[in-house]
Amino acid sequence: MNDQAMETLCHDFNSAVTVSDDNFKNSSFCGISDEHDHLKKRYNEECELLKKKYLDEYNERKRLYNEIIELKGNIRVFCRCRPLNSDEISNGSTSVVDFDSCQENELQIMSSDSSKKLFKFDHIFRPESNQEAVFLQTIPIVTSVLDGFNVCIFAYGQTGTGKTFTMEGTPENKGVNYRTLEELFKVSDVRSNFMKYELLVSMLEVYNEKIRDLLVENCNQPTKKLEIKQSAEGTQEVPGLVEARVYNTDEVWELLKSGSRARSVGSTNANELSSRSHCLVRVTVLGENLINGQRTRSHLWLVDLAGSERVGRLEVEGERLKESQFINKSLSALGDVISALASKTTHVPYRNSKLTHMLQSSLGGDCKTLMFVQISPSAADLGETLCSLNFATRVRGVEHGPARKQADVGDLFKYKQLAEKAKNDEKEIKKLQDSVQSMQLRLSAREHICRGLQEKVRDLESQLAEERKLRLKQETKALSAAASTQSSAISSLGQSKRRTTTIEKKPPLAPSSKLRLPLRRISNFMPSRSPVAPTKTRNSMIPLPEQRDKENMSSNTLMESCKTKTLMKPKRLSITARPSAAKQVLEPKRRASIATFRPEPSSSSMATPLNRSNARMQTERVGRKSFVWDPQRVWRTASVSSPMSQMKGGSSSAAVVEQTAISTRSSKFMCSPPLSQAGRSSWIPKHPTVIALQKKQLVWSPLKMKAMRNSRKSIV
Ligand SMILES: Nc1ncnc2c1ncn2[C@@H]1O[C@H](COP(=O)(O)OP(=O)(O)OP(=O)(O)O)[C@@H](O)[C@H]1O
Repeated sequence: MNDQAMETLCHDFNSAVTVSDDNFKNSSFCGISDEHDHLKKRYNEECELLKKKYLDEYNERKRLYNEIIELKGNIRVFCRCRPLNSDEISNGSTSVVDFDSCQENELQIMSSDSSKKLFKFDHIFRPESNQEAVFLQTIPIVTSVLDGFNVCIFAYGQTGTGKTFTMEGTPENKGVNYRTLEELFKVSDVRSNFMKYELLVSMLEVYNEKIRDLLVENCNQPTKKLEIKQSAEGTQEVPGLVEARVYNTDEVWELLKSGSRARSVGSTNANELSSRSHCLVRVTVLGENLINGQRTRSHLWLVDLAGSERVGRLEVEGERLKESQFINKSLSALGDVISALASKTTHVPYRNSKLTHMLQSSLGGDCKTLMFVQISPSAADLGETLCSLNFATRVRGVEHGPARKQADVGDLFKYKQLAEKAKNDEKEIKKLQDSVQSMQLRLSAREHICRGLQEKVRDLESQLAEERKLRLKQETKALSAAASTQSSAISSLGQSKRRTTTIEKKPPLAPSSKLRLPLRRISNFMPSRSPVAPTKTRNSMIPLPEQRDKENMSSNTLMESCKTKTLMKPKRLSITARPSAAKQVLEPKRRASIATFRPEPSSSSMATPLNRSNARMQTERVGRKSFVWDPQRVWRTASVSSPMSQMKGGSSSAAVVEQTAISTRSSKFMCSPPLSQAGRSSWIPKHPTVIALQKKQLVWSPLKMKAMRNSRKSIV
């Protein structure tokens, strides 16, 4: 009785009581107190009894109801009793099983002492039950595998009780194995519109705690050793086990026949062809829902266990004894597992035997299990029968959790791996993005610095340009001043003609001379002190006649080269004026450097400010002069007449013009004239040479500094 039924019952009871009370109040006995009290008391007592009766009934029904719920668990136990065989009938054996005096799912065993034992199972198959009737009860469980559930059906019992008959059957009475696959094909055909199934069949035996593949083609060859491995998904797998894809029932029958032929059988006194091993058929069902794409991968185990007979009773020895010991050991392990599952202990000893280890995921947990307990009706097997029934009762007491559909873990595992990979990739991408961001930041910082530096460069360039402009202005000023002095110098030339002017050719510097600094641009600023110490004395600057010849020779050679290469380049003359031979010792030599410019443009194509200045100066046809500084701060006129023919012809002139070959490195100055042009030691310029007469120092150059130093030394 459920709660609702009980509530209804109580409601009826209360209403009945209420009605009784009203009747009592309206009764004719009202007013007769003694009798009234007596009746009331009796009435209350009756009510209490009734209440108690109803409550007891309610509690009993509730208990039964809960028991029925338990029976609807995931472990079912079917009991099948074989008929008495011809030997037993001939021996006059009677059946100890009473089916008539008990309910449909109850089994009563009569002991020799006339005591009765009642066993309850989910279904009881009488000896006359045929294979079809048995399988009919099995179908709901079997087809669960197509819904994605793991299913295990195993037959347990004493040897010769019909385990193999139930599972394998005979060609005329096919057993559960064949019928199961037949049913699976039928159902998969029915569901073919929305489900696609693949059926794979494996067949193996556990013989003496060794796993043997029964579907290996040549069974005569030594079979490879198979081991149970736990897969990544937590299920038990046997790597290397043959999985035969089956498409129809004919294939299945052939496969099962070949497998059972390979099975280890032996003869015992209980069974002529006794199975000496546990035979396991595994049907793997791969399902795919064509509507939602959901995939399932489930297993159906069909197990024909070896006989659970006692060793002593069978009177076996040798190999048979060893086989029986292994069989009993593994069945004992199965019993331990069942006990552990029934008592809900934390540790279930699945690994105590190969059998339990292999069936781990199909005995406990979220699978559907069906056990056939096979019994013999013979009184001679009573003890074994009771043992089997007790074991079956324990199995039935095991409480499983709800069965769970098995998704295709292979796919799930793949998806899981992909998800993990995607996660890792995401992390990697994030790392790379971070590094790119930091690099971008660094780049922008460097760009900022670069921009700052570029701005600085621009500022400096503008400063430089301004400075150049200023210098050019100063140079122009200086040159104009020099030009003004030229006129005065020319006027004083007549006077200086009276004096003997000796023009000495200044010895040309060797082109490779390192002592002479390159000419710098004329500047009003004091040049920095040259790092090269002046080694030349005044005397060295005035060469001896022999030396002079030599130097002139080298000068001439230089001129020759200049003729061909730098004919049109500016040339420079250094002119030293000596007032008189007598005063030569006392008075410093006056010297003038004269540079003339040709109108042709410089060969240098570089548009440097210096070149531009040159070009401007060439256009203006302005000469350039250098002067010797008088230590007494008296600027004496170094008179050099132009044209040079006058200088040459005027041997009486005191002025000595030193012709110096200026390094061709300086484009501002013209090199010494070509030898061929002169054809002699002295050079006569084509263009008029300007004599620089200047009292005020305007322009500084390293040459001037040197000249100044030299003049000082000569004075000293
Ligand atoms: N329900 C049944 N109806 C008719 N014959 C049966 C039935 N059960 C068993 N038998 C017969 O009993 C004999 C023994 O059966 P079976 O070999 O299946 O027993 P078993 O339990 O598998 O024994 P073992 O454990 O030694 O292998 C067979 O000849 C079989 O045909």
